[in-house]
Amino acid sequence: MCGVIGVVATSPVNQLIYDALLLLQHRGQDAAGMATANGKRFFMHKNKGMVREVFRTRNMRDLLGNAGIGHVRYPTAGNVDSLEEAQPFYVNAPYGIVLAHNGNLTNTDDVRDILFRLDKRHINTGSDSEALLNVLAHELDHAIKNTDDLTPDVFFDAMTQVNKRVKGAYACVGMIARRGLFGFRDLNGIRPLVLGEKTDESGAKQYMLASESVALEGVGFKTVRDIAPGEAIWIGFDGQIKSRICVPDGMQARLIPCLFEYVYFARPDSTMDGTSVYTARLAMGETLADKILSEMDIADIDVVMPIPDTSRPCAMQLAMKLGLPYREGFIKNRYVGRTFIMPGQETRKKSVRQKLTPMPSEFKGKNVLLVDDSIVRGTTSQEIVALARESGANKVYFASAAPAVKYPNVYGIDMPTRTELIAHDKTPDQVGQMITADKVIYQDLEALENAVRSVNEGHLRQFDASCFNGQYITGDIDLAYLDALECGKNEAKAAADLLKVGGDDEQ
Ligand SMILES: O=P(O)(O)OC[C@H]1O[C@H](OP(=O)(O)OP(=O)(O)O)[C@H](O)[C@@H]1O
Ligand SMILES: NC(=O)CC[C@H](N)C(=O)O
Ligand SMILES: [Mg+2]
Repeated sequence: MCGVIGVVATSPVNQLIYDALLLLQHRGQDAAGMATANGKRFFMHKNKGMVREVFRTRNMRDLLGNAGIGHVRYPTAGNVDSLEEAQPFYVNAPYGIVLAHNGNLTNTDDVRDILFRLDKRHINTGSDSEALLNVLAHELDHAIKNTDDLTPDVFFDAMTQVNKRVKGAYACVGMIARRGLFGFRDLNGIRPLVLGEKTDESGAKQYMLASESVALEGVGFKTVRDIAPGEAIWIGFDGQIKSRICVPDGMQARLIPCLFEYVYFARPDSTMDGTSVYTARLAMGETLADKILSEMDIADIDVVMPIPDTSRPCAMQLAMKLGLPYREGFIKNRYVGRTFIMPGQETRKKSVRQKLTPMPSEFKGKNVLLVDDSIVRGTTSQEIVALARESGANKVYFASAAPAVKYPNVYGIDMPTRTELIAHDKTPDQVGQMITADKVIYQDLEALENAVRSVNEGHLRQFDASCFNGQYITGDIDLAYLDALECGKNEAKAAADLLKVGGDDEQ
């Protein structure tokens, strides 16, 4: 997952974007970038690393202007370790456009092919986001052919064509030189995008777009609304704000957001598509407690423990519902980031132990129920169960707020090849054996969906739950696609292994 920010303000935006990106750091730890606009020019800086490492004072000084976009990257396409694929991306025509993308296109190969053969555009990176930007540039070029200038309506016409040509997940922000800032969300609204505003001292409105509401509110903006599926929004540098749902003929826009955002990705203090992530996680704890009650005798559990960070609200509510003591058995090292989104299995494995340290007094002789939000590769759960046992636990039960992850995610989460997903061909008991737990209990998909729906009755109906049920809502993913994807990933891994000089990490 990545995080995006876009802002049109009445004073310099570099520090504002930096602060907002820090609030989105949990969505991407591999690279960060910012592009600002000042009069006639864009200024851009991007690099590998976290926000604090990428932007030094000297870089910040060069990012001039009252409008800009920002990005934190968690790669899903192209080379994970490439600086060239850090975002934003830039094209110089028409006008000059910069773009930052959260999500993943599912027809990138076709898009590239058409871009080259018909549009005569070459993409020199493996990035789906750069391909998306070039489709937009081409369609914009086409749309302005018969007009004098770029108006919001011309931009929206181009966006309708973009929505026809690209498939998959995309929540984007961008700027067109000397004209304005824009944002758009794919026809299913798989990835989030929210609009905020703030009035300056003189009464002038300033606007901000962000992946999550926490990034707006954390820098003093007020959340206005979510961008709708298929909607494109235009915030002109002249202060004009306009939007349109850009649905091509024969297609439809409907809200089907990614369920995993609520399980793991988003920060708990964000509200996405009208639904508080924190409240959704509490509700997940309630329904998971019901599942535990139906599967085991809770008299056999002495204590409930979260696996910090993400599972905390869920575990807390679960313990309350079961009337069991809630204890912090693992202390999190605050200087280690999220392990799931780190590249390389060796790094992830090592980082789990660096990140979480057991408190032996909480484990000795006890039957513990460990609660995590999800088990994906099983990296965390395997290490955690071992740590619990090393610390003297008697029995170790493991509950997951998400159902078993059995299928790859193709919409912006690097959920890997099927064979790397610990549950892809296993029953919960077999997963239990793999992670050496006495029992593993997974939430049912229906219960998870109902838990998220219960937060804002009637608002969210359907979810992208493809990693749990294998149903890909864009309708273009079949077994052959997944096989080809895995083949590509394996080849990329083999190439990266070959390039390694004495390193021990997979990329
Ligand atoms: O089965 P796995 O492949 O290990 O993936 C699942 C784990 O990874 C995530 O934690 P992470 O450390 O990324 O972040 P957190 O601190 O937000 O929980 C998630 O919360 C699970 O704990
Ligand atoms: N996780 C994401 O949103 C990734 C964005 C884009 N597909 C990339 O690889 O850079
Ligand atoms: Mg975790």
